[in-house]
Amino acid sequence: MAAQDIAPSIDVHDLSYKFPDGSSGLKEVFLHLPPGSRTLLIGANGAGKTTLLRLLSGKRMAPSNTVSISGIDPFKEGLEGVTYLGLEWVLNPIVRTDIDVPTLLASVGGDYYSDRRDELVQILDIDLAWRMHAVSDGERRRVQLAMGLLRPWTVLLLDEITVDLDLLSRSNFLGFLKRETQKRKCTIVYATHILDNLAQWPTHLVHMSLGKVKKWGSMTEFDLVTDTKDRVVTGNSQLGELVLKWLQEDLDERGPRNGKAGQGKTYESLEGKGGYGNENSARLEK
Ligand SMILES: Nc1ncnc2c1ncn2[C@@H]1O[C@H](COP(=O)(O)OP(=O)(O)OP(=O)(O)O)[C@@H](O)[C@H]1O
Repeated sequence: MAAQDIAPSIDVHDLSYKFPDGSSGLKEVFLHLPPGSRTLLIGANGAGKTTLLRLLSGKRMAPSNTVSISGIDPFKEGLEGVTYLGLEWVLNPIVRTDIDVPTLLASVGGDYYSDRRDELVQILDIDLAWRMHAVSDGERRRVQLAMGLLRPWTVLLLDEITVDLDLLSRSNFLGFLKRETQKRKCTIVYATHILDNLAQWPTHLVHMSLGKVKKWGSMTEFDLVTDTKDRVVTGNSQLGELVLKWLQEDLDERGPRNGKAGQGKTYESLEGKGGYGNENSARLEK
């Protein structure tokens, strides 16, 4: 079967990663996300979600033979169709200049993919008369999402960038993504802290903590049962309760960040090392 006949699968095999400063980013991660899946990446702040998404996208180099998307290493081969939308993309200054929406959309292929452009403009409720220096944060984000999703990607790696969207816009946006996986050959991994009204969206969950994948599997494996039409029979509260339980367990396992038992610094340990309670703070008080 030709590669384009099936959606990409995402495989991670024994992936450990250290940052350039030597600190540990990921430890022994294994994952298999099947073709056409919609995965929610769940974990506390600092759990390693962005680090994993950047490695999957090829933006950071993973060790050989640890990451493959449909059998291809995204860093080595610069895979066509892998779209990573994260914070640095959001911060691109062009979307704050005095520029109009049609010009921006045309700059990313809007005229070529005119059907997708028109659908995204409608779903994200974008006013083509907006000028980007004079829109709200949420309006700007909607235009950015239209830009990022315009080309028909096959793998979408989404690092929570929907925080500025109102509830209805976010719901329409997630509905659009779900339909994409149902009508095209594509696969999504979405890191988010916002679980409102999301129980019907994912096919898989990945739970990360301290750079490790603690659990992963299909919604059914987490007892969040789906019916034959791919809908989760259990409600939003079950997903929210499961994630709250995970985060509390993670916090209990890690211990207090700045306490004696924790791994972090205490105010006492910072004293006399250019930290707190020394001449620097006295200077600030003047
Ligand atoms: N360039 C870097 N060098 C060293 N450590 C880093 C670097 N980038 C991130 N880290 C550390 O790696 C850990 C994981 O960060 P990461 O951004 O992947 O977390 P996250 O799960 O995406 O968190 P959040 O939910 O806050 O976005 C954090 O403890 C962070 O401090």
